[in-house]
Amino acid sequence: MANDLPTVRWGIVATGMISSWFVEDLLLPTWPGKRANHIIQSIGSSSLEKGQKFHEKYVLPHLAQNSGVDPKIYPDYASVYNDPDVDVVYIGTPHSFHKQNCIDAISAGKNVLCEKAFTLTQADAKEVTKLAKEKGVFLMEAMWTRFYPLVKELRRLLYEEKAIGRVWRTFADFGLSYDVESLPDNSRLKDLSMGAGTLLDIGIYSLTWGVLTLEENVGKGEHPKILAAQTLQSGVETISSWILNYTDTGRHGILTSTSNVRSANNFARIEGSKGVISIHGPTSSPESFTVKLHDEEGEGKLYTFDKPGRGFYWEADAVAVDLKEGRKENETINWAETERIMGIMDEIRRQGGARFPGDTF
Ligand SMILES: NC(=O)C1=CN([C@@H]2O[C@H](COP(=O)(O)OP(=O)(O)OC[C@H]3O[C@@H](n4cnc5c(N)ncnc54)[C@H](OP(=O)(O)O)[C@@H]3O)[C@@H](O)[C@H]2O)C=CC1
Ligand SMILES: O=C1OC[C@@H](O)[C@H](O)[C@H]1O
Repeated sequence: MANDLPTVRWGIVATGMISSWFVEDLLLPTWPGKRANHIIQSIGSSSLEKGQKFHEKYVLPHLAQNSGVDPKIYPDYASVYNDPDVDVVYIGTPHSFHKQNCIDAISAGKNVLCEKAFTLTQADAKEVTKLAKEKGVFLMEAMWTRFYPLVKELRRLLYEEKAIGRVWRTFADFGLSYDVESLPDNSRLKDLSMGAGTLLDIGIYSLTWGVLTLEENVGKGEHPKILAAQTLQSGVETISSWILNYTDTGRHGILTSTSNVRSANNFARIEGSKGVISIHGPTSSPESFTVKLHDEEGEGKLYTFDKPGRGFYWEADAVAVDLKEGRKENETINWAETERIMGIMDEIRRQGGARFPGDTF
């Protein structure tokens, strides 16, 4: 690479949808605020044939963008963990496998970026972070939305400029429309042993918007009380609704997710004493928001953010910079924050009734 940016060599674990999205983004020529170079060094899959197909479709056409490196393809995940040329492992398996995949990668001494939801429960998350601490490796949950420049600007407006005055309430929704009962039994969206249900899959984004907009110092101040309800269809949770109740500031987050109804484009609304901010979807990857003050005429001011591809490169850049600077945790989503988010989702399920095999509550 003809630049001075740090370069990171990735080992990709699993060749499903999210791994393809991640790799496609990392092999884009550039993106706004690019801070690192990324090389797909190896790919691990449950079968060599699947790994080869993934390689042919997502890497081979972009070898020049991969610094000319033709990745190794392995018929298992362990070979990725043991590949000495891999700097960091990206885990793109369904939620229920994250814990074991992380444990295996960390035990082999590898740094890890693991997809959301990080694990099925807070207790599992704590086991993984404890091991990372013992082994002295970098570990981060891939909650990519937190790394969007849009989020930084939104939080600057809310808590530095105080653009809408005193923040009181956030409404945020993530709805997709699919019939869970008609999915194959082995779908990760239907199989409870894989953490099926909307909360860990997409509700986690509504929750993220709640904490990012209602907490001036995310994760470092008051922890909200939770009030939750859920709908189950054939045992799988298809609607989650919960309130984050911050008793010190009086703020409320009214947050929802569902697989029965697609969310509106204006998926989030943050209300303050002087105005309202509407964020325009999709919930996981928005490109704009509007600030509308109560005492101004018109539609308000639109803020737009350029985003080639999907926007996974920003979290990947953050990993590269942390690795270069020797950090083991990322400040945007550190281990305590991942554990806290898992704990809130435990509590929502405890109150709402959604259960996974092995739950102890
Ligand atoms: N950040 C984001 O925007 C997104 C994040 N995600 C997260 O990524 C994870 C994976 O989701 P997604 O890519 O949609 O899932 P897919 O079903 O598309 O892919 C999962 C992959 O995991 C591997 N795998 C290992 N064991 C199993 C198993 N028993 N059943 C199914 N797959 C298995 C397979 O890869 P192989 O055969 O190659 O080993 C499979 O292709 C989830 O945790 C999800 O929350 C998902 C979508 C978007
Ligand atoms: O993380 C996600 O975001 C986008 C959704 O389509 C997907 O189901 C989910 O896993």
